Amino acid sequence: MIFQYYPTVSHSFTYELNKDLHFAAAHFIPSSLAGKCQDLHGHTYVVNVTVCGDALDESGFLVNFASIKELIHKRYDHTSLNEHEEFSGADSERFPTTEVLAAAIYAKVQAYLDGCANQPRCMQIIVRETPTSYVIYRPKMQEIM
Ligand SMILES: Nc1nc2c(c(=O)[nH]1)N=C([C@H](O)[C@H](O)COP(=O)(O)OP(=O)(O)OP(=O)(O)O)CN2
Ligand SMILES: [Zn+2]
Repeated sequence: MIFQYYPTVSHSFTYELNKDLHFAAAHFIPSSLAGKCQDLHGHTYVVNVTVCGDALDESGFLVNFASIKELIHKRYDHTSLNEHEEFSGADSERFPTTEVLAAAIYAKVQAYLDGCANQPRCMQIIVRETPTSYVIYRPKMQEIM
């Protein structure tokens, strides 16, 4: 069971929902500056997704917790991150680092929320790669409005 306290995000929405999930994946960082991380290895990634909004859907949900989990878990669990199109190519902004993974998860979650009539917004993604290392991704304020 995952039970952690996380940095909070400030906002003025009525509702805030948080979903924790985890998945196992392999990766390597294709840069000579990445040291031991250049070699293929694996992590159990732990992710926290924060979604906010002012309106609920016809189920009384801001968004179904299960839908958030499915989006991310289905795509990445027991996969090699480097083989996903969002992490391919020579551009360092596409290397499967914790930072880039957090941004990619944000993009997937917000694209899903954009299809919801009650218009929830993803406000924060936290990706923990190891017990001692995690990254927070927050969209710019103009993306949220
Ligand atoms: N800013 C980033 N730095 C590093 C990333 C990253 O994604 N963003 N990734 C790695 C490696 O992939 C590695 O798997 C994790 O590194 P690290 O936290 O250093 O792992 P350790 O278990 O060795 O750390 P301890 O301090 O011994 O707990 C490296 N850097
Ligand atoms: Zn790693």
